[in-house]
Amino acid sequence: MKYYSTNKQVPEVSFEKAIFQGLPDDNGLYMPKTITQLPRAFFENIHDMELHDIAYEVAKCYIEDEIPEEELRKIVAGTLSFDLPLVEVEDNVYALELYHGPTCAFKDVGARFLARCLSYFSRQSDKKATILVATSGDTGSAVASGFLGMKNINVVILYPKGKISKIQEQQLTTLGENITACEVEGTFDDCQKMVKDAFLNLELKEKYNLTSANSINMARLVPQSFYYFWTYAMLGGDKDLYISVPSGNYGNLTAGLLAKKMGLPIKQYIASANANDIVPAYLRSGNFEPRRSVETISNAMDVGNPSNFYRMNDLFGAEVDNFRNELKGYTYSDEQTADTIKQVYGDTGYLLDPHGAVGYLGLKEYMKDHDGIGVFLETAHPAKFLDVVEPIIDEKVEIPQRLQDYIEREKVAIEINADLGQLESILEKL
Ligand SMILES: Cc1ncc(COP(=O)(O)O)c(C=O)c1O
Ligand SMILES: N[C@@H](CCOP(=O)(O)O)C(=O)O
Repeated sequence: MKYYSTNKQVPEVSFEKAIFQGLPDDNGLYMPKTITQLPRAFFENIHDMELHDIAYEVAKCYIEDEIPEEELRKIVAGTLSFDLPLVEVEDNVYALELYHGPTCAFKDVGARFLARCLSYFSRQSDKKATILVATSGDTGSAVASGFLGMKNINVVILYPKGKISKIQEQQLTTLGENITACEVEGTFDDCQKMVKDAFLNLELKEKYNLTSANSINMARLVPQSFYYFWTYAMLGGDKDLYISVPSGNYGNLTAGLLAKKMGLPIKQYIASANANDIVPAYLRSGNFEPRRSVETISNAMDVGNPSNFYRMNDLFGAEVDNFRNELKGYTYSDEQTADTIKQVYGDTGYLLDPHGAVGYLGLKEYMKDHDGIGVFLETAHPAKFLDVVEPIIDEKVEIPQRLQDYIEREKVAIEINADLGQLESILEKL
């Protein structure tokens, strides 16, 4: 499969090149040249298929013969070594729980798939690479866990100081080995800009052999689209299916939209946002206006300049009316998010995390006027946000052992300003 840049100023590249390059040199984002339509028989049989077989068929459309079948099946099986359960919260309202992986957030699937693909392609090489990643909380921990101890790979994580939860911070600052955490004076957008600036500095990119593990990288989006096929396999059929995606950088939603383009019969996608509502605001006004992010209780979605907007632009065509035909978008305050966590817990016993709560709200809003089956993505375990969730429900939240393990460890992070020069001096010392 060939990949083009959304800015169309650089040549098309293979899947391998696209995932090693991360960001194309013209500051666009890679997109598959053709989006393969899966045959009707696939969708007829999907309800009887195993998750690994579905995921393999989907991944093959993006990778084609660059990875042989046996190896790709191993990559998929190694990635998806935990469940993606669908839990009925209310009649016709389901949570797709994406937090059963090692770091308790949906990013585990993307990070593990990327790590395995990079490792497959570099198995014959001794060349060192540096994974540079910006995080508002969850990508960083998933990437740290997915790449920990990998030969010839250094991981450098940039996170906004004081703007992620305590457990998230422990998850990305306590592993040591080949993982370096940088606590940046600024917002997630400052961190993401530093990553992009580093990639656009060709000397720096070459010298440290930089690769991205953010959703900039196509090998993050391909596995995230498995979620949507899996949902359809379990729930799709006669009734219309709606999926609400709590969104920040819009990688997860873009993966869903790609799945729909491949033929997946999802009736409606809903972009559910916190106060950083750049895309819902675009749907309302027709103007895409990135702005400085504000802090919310769904901190991992505090993104003011969502990078995947340009991929959605390419999928829909740049007209806002095309977006409006494909996507609904809603935005919620912290107060609404907190009230929802409390109310749903009280009424059903189901504990939402703040991001899932935003997704739930968007789904319920859409379903006021639409009959069918609704799914919201539960993107992180509520225990990752103890300081937010416990006071809302006025109860202790049980912490899974794999999160508990991080709590006692010592934090090691390098404090820096949002300055490329300071980042370069860290890269130099690795
Ligand atoms: C828990 C959680 N929910 C939702 C999101 C938003 O996902 P995306 O950036 O793909 O829109 C993130 C961060 O990416 C997250 O960590
Ligand atoms: N919410 C993310 C922000 C980065 O998003 P990505 O999907 O582009 O990696 C986080 O938790 O770090």
